[in-house]
Amino acid sequence: MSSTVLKASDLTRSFEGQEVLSDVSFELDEGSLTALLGPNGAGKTTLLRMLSTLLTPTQGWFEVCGIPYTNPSKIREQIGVLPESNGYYSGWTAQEYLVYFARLSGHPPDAAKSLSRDLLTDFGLGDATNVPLRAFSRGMRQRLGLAKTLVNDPAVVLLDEPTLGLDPSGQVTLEEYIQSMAEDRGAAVLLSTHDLQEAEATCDDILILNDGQLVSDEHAPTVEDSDVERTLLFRVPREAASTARDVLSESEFVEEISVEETVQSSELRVTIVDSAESTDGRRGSASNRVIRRLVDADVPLLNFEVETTQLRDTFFELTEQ
Ligand SMILES: Nc1ncnc2c1ncn2[C@@H]1O[C@H](COP(=O)(O)OP(=O)(O)OP(=O)(O)O)[C@@H](O)[C@H]1O
Repeated sequence: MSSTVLKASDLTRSFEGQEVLSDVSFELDEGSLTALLGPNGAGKTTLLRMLSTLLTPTQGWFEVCGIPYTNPSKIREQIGVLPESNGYYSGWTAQEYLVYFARLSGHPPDAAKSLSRDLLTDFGLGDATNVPLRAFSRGMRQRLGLAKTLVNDPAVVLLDEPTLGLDPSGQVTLEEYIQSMAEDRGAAVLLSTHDLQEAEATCDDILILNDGQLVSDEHAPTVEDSDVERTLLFRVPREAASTARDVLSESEFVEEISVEETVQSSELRVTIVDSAESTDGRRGSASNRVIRRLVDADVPLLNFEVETTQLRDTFFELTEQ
């Protein structure tokens, strides 16, 4: 049985007398991946900054691995954080960057070097070890940012909109790395995102904040043990449409495909059936597997959208949008 590594109770935060987060209570288990959703200004970043010990609660409390929030330096030893805007020294190499943070977290020089080499390999950056960060794409930077969160082997990882601004292929790749942080390393990952498809496709649990209050800490509203039908829309260059159709028709999740030609591109409307049984109990992951097939077949994805999700309906209902 997995143990609870983060407990938050009645967390409340005010700025200049104005409450922006009210009585937020939840728990995160080891090895879990939880989405933190909410409209702009709902309080997601404020919550993450509190859990990162950058802000103190006005009321309420939280603990990480039994360490109370009143001991921030000990909590920092147990958490990894990727903020929304992560700073990078553009002249540094990826290796120098990770060694710096590994040394900061207490590793001696040789251990820091070997840890950073391992992490760069794990996050698909093994070939970029000595490349200066100014030459990194956004996707590479975000993977490096994920690697950085792990230098202290944290129990809890806090990620603020890590996939923002990535192309569809970069997004799916990053989501896979995020999933492996929970599944393979056992970290409890809290992922703030505006992308409902991402939350549904990658996360075990969903927290929805609205106006500073938690409106849902239930499991994702996709039905865990029955089939869920979704429609995915892919826009690809016209010359790639037939490859895309062939690749998709081989997927066990795909029920129906239709293709519409426009002047410059083709739009594929793909109905998939996502069954918890066929995806090892990970709800929603069928859509990511379908996208992964296209990415692996080198089909350029100009755009990708999910036309229908149950989470979308629930989100709009709960946040009264
Ligand atoms: N330092 C601060 N001083 C005053 N108000 C603040 C401060 N930080 C956040 N707020 C306010 O708190 C509320 C919640 O902001 P927060 O950034 O946590 O929301 P969010 O859910 O992360 O939004 P977004 O999705 O737009 O990033 C907003 O009304 C914001 O203006």
